Amino acid sequence: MSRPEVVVHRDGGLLAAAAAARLVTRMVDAQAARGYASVVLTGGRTGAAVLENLNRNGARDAVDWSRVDLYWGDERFLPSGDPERNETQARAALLDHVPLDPDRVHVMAPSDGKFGNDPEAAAEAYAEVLARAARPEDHGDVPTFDVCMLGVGEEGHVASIFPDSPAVHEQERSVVAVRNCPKPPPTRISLTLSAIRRAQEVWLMTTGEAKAVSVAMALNGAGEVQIPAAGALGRRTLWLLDKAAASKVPDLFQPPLA
Ligand SMILES: O=C1O[C@H](COP(=O)(O)O)[C@@H](O)[C@H](O)[C@H]1O
Repeated sequence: MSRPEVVVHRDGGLLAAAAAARLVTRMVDAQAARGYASVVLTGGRTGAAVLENLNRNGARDAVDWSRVDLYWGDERFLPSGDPERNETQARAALLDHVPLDPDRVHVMAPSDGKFGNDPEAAAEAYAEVLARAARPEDHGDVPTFDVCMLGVGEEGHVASIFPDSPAVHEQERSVVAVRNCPKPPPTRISLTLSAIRRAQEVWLMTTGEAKAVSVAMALNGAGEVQIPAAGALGRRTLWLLDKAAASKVPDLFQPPLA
């Protein structure tokens, strides 16, 4: 794991466009190197904007979508097709528009799915999905994701790992059910920080002044219990920010004004 890198874009629109372009390149490179790409999607506004942007970008056809494995960092435990589900939003933004192999789209179960209204069973089943997808070279029960995209909440949550919650203290499991979430809906399923750390690259993507304090704290040595985003580290960790979200980060490299 290396020191997080920070990239600041002028605004959220440019951030989404640049992250979409970055994602195409990363997937194409992974497919060239080992035949497939493995990506963890995030919910939230920035995640949706990146996927929408990718859908509009002609470069999306450089990806062989039939050889992409998709996972989710977290899911809101709601009925299938609910507009608040991260899956529903990702499908509308991109997934319904590209020729994915449905068997490689690994959704977290909805609350009206085969586990019924039992988020613990759904979380356990998702951990099994990850374990089955892991290859010997992954040395564990979670695949090595090429990219794990994450949004960042105002209080520093990533996926559905909230400050000082059971999920942030979880040490064993790769996926957990989250109850009594401070942000609605209250019941969710989430990867844990240990699963997120299996990624080659973790991209923390966020915009707006409301995120600035948490971003600055995460980059300034806060602990993951207080600011879970601080514990979201890949072999490479990238913070993709707009100017407002980066506005309280000390010592950022600022290019000289032209
Ligand atoms: O509820 C959630 O929120 C976070 C952050 O969302 P944003 O709209 O503030 O970008 C997101 O990362 C997470 O996946 C989602 O379930």
